[in-house]
Amino acid sequence: MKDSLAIPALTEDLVRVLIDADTINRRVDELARQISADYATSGGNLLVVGVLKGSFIFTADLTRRLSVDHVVDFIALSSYKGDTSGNVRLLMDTRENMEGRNVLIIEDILDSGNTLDYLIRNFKTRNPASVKTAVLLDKPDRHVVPVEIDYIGFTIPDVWVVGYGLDYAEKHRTLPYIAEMYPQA
Ligand SMILES: O=P(O)(O)OC[C@H]1O[C@H](OP(=O)(O)OP(=O)(O)O)[C@H](O)[C@@H]1O
Ligand code: HPA
Ligand SMILES: [Mg+2]
Repeated sequence: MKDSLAIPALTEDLVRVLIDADTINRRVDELARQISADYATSGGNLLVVGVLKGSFIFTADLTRRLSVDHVVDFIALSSYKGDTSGNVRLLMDTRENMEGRNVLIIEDILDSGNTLDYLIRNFKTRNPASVKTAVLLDKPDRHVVPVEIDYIGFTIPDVWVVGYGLDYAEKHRTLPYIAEMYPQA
């Protein structure tokens, strides 16, 4: 039988592995420990909101390592890439009510900042006790909107990355590592 955990080889559209699966796992462990310690002293009632689709793997891995009580929910957004207006489309809202709860947004990547800026503003109108953010990857060279991030996994250069939830035209989301793509024509 094929080993479902084998690490897939790079395809010809990928330049290199930027962050391997072990390094991601170790960092997710560290983030989960830090987040658990912080929320253990902040009144409980933690609502974790993963942002679909990109954060589905990071959200699953991180929440399974949290040692504090929490509820998991999702929101689905789509940002208009290549559109400098910063428009973000809400495709599916959360099921949970945020009123009085400590909300932690889980994102795969902070690029222009438009998605997280939209989400933080939107969530703050719902009367939560607090809104914090955890982002696996940060691309500081690309920010156009300042966004405050509470937990960052890795800082990366200005290259298009795929894998561990991130895609290019829906490709490569389920790679276990983060890879750099060749720029597309
Ligand atoms: O900082 P920004 O420039 O807003 O970019 C980051 C966002 O863009 C990607 O999502 P996308 O809207 O492509 O949808 P997806 O998560 O379904 O892939 C990524 O998953 C982040 O959510
Ligand atoms: O580098 C990226 N990869 C995948 N999705 C993204 N959304 C913004 N930046 C990226
Ligand atoms: Mg996304």
